[in-house]
Amino acid sequence: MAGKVSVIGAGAYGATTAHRLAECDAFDTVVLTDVVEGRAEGLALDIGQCRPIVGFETHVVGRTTGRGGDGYDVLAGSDVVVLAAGVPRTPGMSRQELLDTNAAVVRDAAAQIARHAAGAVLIVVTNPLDEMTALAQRVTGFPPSRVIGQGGVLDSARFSTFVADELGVPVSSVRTLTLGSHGDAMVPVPSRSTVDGRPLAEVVDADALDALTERTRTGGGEIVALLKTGSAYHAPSAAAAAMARAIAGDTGAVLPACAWLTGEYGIADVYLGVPVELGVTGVRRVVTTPLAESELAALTEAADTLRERQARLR
Ligand SMILES: NC(=O)c1ccc[n+]([C@@H]2O[C@H](COP(=O)([O-])OP(=O)(O)OC[C@H]3O[C@@H](n4cnc5c(N)ncnc54)[C@H](O)[C@@H]3O)[C@@H](O)[C@H]2O)c1
Repeated sequence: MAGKVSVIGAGAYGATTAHRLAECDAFDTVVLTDVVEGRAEGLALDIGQCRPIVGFETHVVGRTTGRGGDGYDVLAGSDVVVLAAGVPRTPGMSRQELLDTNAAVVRDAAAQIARHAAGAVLIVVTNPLDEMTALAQRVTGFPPSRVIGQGGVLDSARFSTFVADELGVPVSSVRTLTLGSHGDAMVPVPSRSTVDGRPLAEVVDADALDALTERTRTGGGEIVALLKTGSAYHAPSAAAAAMARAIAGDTGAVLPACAWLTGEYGIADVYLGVPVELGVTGVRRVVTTPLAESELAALTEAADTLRERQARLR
């Protein structure tokens, strides 16, 4: 695998993602950008200086970008762009405040991505995720298959971790799935979740299962409340890096992600968390998996909520 991946936003999420992508030696070049003068350049130097210690060759480039567009030419030739610019949620911040602030950032960055990296696959991570992914697709004008949000890989990882910890089994024994939104309309899917191949409902009782799914839904908030400033970035960056690698390597990995639906699950015209097969063109296809009736109903309800929220951003 070779090529170029660019990460916009050198905050906690973006810088950690760039670091992971550099260390895996899967790309020739990792670019990191930020609006704060010098931040991206400084972090790129720091990440690059890990090379002799950790043993990787990726070329790491940092660039300060201005809102007027200066510096964005560094994105040229990117195979994958990760959009991680924008503020994280803080305790007490309303959903609307987060949305208003980050929509302006995403509009600005997406216009620059369209201009300088018109052939890239775009992975959006900025919150509120589902709306920011829909907005980035509209502003770039990219085909929806080339604009994907990162939510489900992280949410499923949290679900798997909680199940493994509850049962005292290795995380490698656990397979879980979450669909819907990366947020309040998340739909954990116990019917497609297993421990050593056994359905989750057979190995935990109903109360424990409810507690596990509820903790998964609120997993991001649990960390925000503990940190007090900022939000999670270790597991989130692992998730974005896994998606970038699947895309650049054209692996066909099936991962849950925020993708555009055109009738799958009986749902259309909305960005929603579903399993997708990833390759160099972005989403090769949305993967449909059998769901329990209640899970499908919850997914349909989540789609209705998100469709309305995404339409409001027009
Ligand atoms: N999708 C997910 O699973 C998930 C998980 C965690 C965090 N997030 C989201 O990711 C985003 C970033 O989080 P973080 O922890 O890195 O925040 P952070 O505050 O540490 O970093 C944000 C960075 O964005 C930069 N920035 C702001 N406007 C910019 C612009 N126009 N162009 C380029 N850079 C710009 C800031 O200077 C800062 O360096 C937040 O919206 C957060 O909610 C998403």
